Amino acid sequence: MRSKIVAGNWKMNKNLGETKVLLTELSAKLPETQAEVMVAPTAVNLASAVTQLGSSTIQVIAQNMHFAENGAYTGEISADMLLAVGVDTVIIGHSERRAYFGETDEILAKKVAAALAKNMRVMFCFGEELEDRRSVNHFNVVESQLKNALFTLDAADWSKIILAYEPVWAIGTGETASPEQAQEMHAFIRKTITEAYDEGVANNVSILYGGSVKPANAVEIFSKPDVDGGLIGGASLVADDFVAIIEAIG
Ligand SMILES: O=C[C@H](O)COP(=O)(O)O
Repeated sequence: MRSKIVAGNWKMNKNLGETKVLLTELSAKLPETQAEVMVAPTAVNLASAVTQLGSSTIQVIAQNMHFAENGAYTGEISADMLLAVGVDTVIIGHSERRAYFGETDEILAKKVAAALAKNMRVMFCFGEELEDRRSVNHFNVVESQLKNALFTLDAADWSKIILAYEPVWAIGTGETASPEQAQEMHAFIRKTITEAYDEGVANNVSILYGGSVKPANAVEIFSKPDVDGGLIGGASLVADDFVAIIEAIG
């Protein structure tokens, strides 16, 4: 049975003090929910967030990691370093990493393999750009992103994978995919995984939607049968908004 998940990706926002304030607010207001709740502060604040949250049900996850075990990779962070501060889930493949840091499908496949080798959970992000949606079959783009980074995994590895479909044109733009567009793509993703593996793998993987999810649209998006939650950017930086989105999933 797949989990419902609401995750906040704080991106390069919130310094140490601001992180503490937001976590305090979130902890105080956290509603009862069936969903796993996750937050991804910036890397320098991960250790402090884990310590602050203690035994809270809010999970702290990382925004990125390198594929190498260790070595001369200035500025990078390894899986072991994340695990050492109590972080065992990592976002890989966010469109901002692809666009601004040159992360290709090949690099992402290596990152996914490195995280799984350490028994970490991976929240794998993918999604088409606006030109893809306008000019070519955007379903093919999404299929090839999945295939190139994930379809060499063993079926058993999929218990550690969370998918986050994020149409790039909807990220931070205020423009969101309609609930019907999200459902159509999520159903396509599940069908593609069924064809590559089987129904068991496809039905057990959580597929989150990301891209301008707000309190005002969350209920409708989350009501779709193949949408298992959301990866939230801007709205996760405001405690009341993030809490309202968690409430929307029930
Ligand atoms: O990781 C989160 C996504 O990029 C969505 O960001 P957004 O909610 O600000 O559009």
